[in-house]
Amino acid sequence: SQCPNRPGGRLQSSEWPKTCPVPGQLGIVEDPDYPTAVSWDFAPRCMVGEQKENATIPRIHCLFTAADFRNGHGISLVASTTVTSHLLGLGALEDRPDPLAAQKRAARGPAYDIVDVPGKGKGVVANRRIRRGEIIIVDFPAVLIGTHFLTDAAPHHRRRILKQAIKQLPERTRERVNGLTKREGEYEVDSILGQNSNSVVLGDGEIHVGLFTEAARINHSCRPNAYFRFSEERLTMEVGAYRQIETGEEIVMSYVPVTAKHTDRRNYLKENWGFDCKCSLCLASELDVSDSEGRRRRMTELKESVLHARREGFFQDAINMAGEWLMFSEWESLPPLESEFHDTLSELYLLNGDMVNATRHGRMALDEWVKLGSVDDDQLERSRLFLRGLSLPAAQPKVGK
Ligand SMILES: C[S@@+](CC[C@H](N)C(=O)[O-])C[C@H]1O[C@@H](n2cnc3c(N)ncnc32)[C@H](O)[C@@H]1O
Repeated sequence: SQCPNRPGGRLQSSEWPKTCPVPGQLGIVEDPDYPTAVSWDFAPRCMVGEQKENATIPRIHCLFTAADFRNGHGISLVASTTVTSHLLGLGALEDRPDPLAAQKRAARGPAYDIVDVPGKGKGVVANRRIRRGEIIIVDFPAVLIGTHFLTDAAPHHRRRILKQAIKQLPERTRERVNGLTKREGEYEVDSILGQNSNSVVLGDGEIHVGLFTEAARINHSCRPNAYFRFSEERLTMEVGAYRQIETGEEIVMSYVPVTAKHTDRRNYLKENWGFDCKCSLCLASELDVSDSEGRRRRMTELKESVLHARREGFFQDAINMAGEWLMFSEWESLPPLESEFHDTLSELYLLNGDMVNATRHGRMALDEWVKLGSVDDDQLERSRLFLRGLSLPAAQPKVGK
């Protein structure tokens, strides 16, 4: 038939779900003959979400599991059929070879160990010096859940589907998920997700909750030395170093925007995560905290001023303020990714008609992107195109004020 159930072979986006309409009945569907043109490892289980008054079609959420995702790591998606089709269309579930720099990095083995950290449970600690910009962890989601599903599903349905999502994972990944930190007195599945997930954006801007079992061991700090980037096309999370990290130092990320006020950060962590932050900044003196607050305030102001000056065409002012912003961010130990900073400066110089500096920063950006060896080559390609564009007559700068 046109929509055979679980045909053999690789995952294909084909015309699904257009040619294989998802079932229309309300409630959870557990139908082993549910037609799909995609080869999943279990029959998808679907639920029709609440139909909003102005919506023409109700949202349909399904649980899909692909056990061979990333060499047997496996993934369970609890997402709308639209988002799943979108991911298949991007080829996000297909395997592609890593860039050379990423392969070299993998060959060196992990630069960290997962160990007990006083007062915080487990944590990730560097077992060698990590250089600034280096990618420390490359991780894949064990489970990805659309937030619309979380709001549409009744609590008991939600837990049932999420438990099933974990159960259907390959054994090693399932054990890693079940071994994550959890809190007493909460439903296990809620606790695992609540304590360990990261938000990522998929499809048309919908936030999804992702469980990345390795990165989930990273504790919070208001003075992070690492950050994460997520590639939708590769369904991969990368944790990179903000600055040089010494052997024995804990690798920490911020669970809150770093520019939020100190008290707001602490309240957010208490209310949303349920812990009193014991990071180095929270344990520091009042004077240190207030110095740090001042620098972060200045960084926020300068960033806004750079954007404003750029919009208004005052490119030289934007360049000067970007330099000042860099100085403050270095003082605060929150430097930007070098590649991104050079990209920005290169563009500003181009707008200002300074081709020499535009090319200089463009080259530095490209060098950094190459060194980074990110699994997502899009930015590298954009930098290459940008540099190529600089040498073409069409790249005449717009004249600023
Ligand atoms: C994503 S997990 C991090 C890894 C976790 N420590 C473990 O043992 O697997 C988040 C939990 O770690 C603990 N945690 C993370 N950062 C902390 C901090 N700055 N201060 C105190 N506890 C922290 C809290 O219990 C929090 O709910």
